[in-house]
Amino acid sequence: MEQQITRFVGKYTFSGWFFPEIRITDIVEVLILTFLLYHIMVWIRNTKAWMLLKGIVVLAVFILVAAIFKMHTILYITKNSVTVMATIAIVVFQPELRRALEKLGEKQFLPAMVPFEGGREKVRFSEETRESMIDAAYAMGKVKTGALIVVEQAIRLTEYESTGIRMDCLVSSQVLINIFEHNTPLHDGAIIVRGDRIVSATCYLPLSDNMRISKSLGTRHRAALGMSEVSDALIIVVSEETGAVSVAQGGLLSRNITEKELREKLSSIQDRRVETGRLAALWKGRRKNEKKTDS
Ligand SMILES: Nc1ncnc2c1ncn2[C@@H]1O[C@H](COP(=O)(O)OP(=O)(O)OP(=O)(O)O)[C@@H](O)[C@H]1O
Repeated sequence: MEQQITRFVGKYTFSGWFFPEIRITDIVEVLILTFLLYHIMVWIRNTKAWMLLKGIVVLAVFILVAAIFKMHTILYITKNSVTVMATIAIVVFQPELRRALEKLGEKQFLPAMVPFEGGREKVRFSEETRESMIDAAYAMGKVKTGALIVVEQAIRLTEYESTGIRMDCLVSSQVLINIFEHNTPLHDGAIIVRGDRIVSATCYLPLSDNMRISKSLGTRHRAALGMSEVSDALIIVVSEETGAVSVAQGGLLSRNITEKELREKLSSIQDRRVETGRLAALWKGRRKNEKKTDS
């Protein structure tokens, strides 16, 4: 009896357990994996990959049943079609994968470590430009004129610029209001603002396929959100239907914001030096203040 108790204690108490040595790199590794896993799950949730995941689960259950009942032909086919399935998934999800990689590149890891931008102007756009965009957005909102203004940041939007009509014009509220005036040649699509200048109008932006976006929102808002998903740009949307001013940034849409909130958002991207600290800000979770997409 005594021996049995000793054996039991030896088997089920700490003396029998093996604790590997935990190094600091192990903790860092766990943190990195948690971060990556979380972002992959968010990405899956917000894209068509969610459907793919559901499909994979159904398929896995089917294969499991086949394995339990030893259905050799089904198992043989499954085994031999894994590579083909993976290739098909990559082809089907090419746009999503591309966007995910673009987002990764957008994180500005290098500039955070190397001050490449030393010789460039410290301010992205002037206060006049910022105030002109604010004045124009609310003036257009008042008379329910739809507008889509893309404010470029670190990522060059050349690809989207070329879908529109090239311009080279200083930003002013009068020009902005004039561009989006109904039934004028430049009113359709988006304008791109680089620094203090409008570089292109009537641009076509990529539409977001975020499933959680409110159904009451149309393509103008979807385009703003889509653009914010593939770049670091800040996009101002004025609704033609309600006159509400919204902002899309980093895949999030803040709807019906006030003039003060818009000023804060534009001010936060005005200083180029903030870019280098953005990575740190990301970790600090500053972005949690931004409203969720379908609020
Ligand atoms: N992919 C796109 N890129 C740029 N602009 C777009 C895009 N899709 C739609 N638009 C703009 O949005 C306009 C249509 O807006 P729609 O009414 O569908 O959107 P909405 O989000 O409901 O906005 P609103 O509240 O202003 O009606 C188009 O006339 C065009 O100017």
